[in-house]
Amino acid sequence: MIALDAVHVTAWSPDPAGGADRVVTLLHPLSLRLDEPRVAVIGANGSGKSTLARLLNGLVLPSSGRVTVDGLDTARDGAAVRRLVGFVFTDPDAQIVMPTPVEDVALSLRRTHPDARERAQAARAVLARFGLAARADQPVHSLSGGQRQLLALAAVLATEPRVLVLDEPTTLLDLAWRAVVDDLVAGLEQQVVEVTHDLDAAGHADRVLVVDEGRVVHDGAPDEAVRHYRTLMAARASRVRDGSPS
Ligand SMILES: Nc1ncnc2c1ncn2[C@@H]1O[C@H](COP(=O)(O)OP(=O)(O)OP(=O)(O)O)[C@@H](O)[C@H]1O
Repeated sequence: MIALDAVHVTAWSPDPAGGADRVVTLLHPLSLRLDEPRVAVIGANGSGKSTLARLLNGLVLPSSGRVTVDGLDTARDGAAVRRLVGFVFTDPDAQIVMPTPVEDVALSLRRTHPDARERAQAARAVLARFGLAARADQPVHSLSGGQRQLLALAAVLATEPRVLVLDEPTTLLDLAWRAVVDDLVAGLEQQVVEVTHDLDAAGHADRVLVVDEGRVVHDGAPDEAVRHYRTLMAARASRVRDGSPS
């Protein structure tokens, strides 16, 4: 169970007018329990979705309040939380650190497989499960964007996290790769929290959070949440067209 209790996230930001840095709110105080198998988070650019996602594995820590996953506090038990909660970024290049797929997955397995030979074997087995066996020893930069996102997912799932948080995992992919990644995620046994601009993908979730200007403004079943989001975005588009502040 993921629990956010009175979580407030602020950051220091430069004053556009050139004055002293000021404190800005990224997420207004928020309490949530997330225990559905599939939770989607949708919202405008800059609304706070990534901040919310990053709170769940301690990449962002609350300025006040508490985030816990299965009772572990992201601020106090950071390493244990990161073992429990895998995180996949939009851009796989932000995540892949080794020159070849087999080395990258092996890096994820260093804690569970201390022996280097066994680790490499286990990494190859993971890559085979993700259809990347033939690419195991090729330079990562020779893989397509879709293959790199699959590799990023494989490296995270190799550690068998209990929860997977995905921050727009298909935004950079073509429709075919989107379908591959969506199907793969749909088949996972893990609890999945996915930030997405893909309203079809959000439509398959058990619960959808709509984030706007640092607040969860709607929380419910997909159809109603998507309708709420479309109304919000239509109003914002009109304001942009009229030249008023969005
Ligand atoms: N560390 C930080 N310091 C200052 N401002 C930040 C920081 N992190 C995020 N922000 C700002 O907070 C707001 C919310 O950012 P966030 O990345 O959570 O939005 P998002 O909904 O994920 O956006 P997108 O869909 O564009 O990825 C944005 O205006 C962003 O510029």
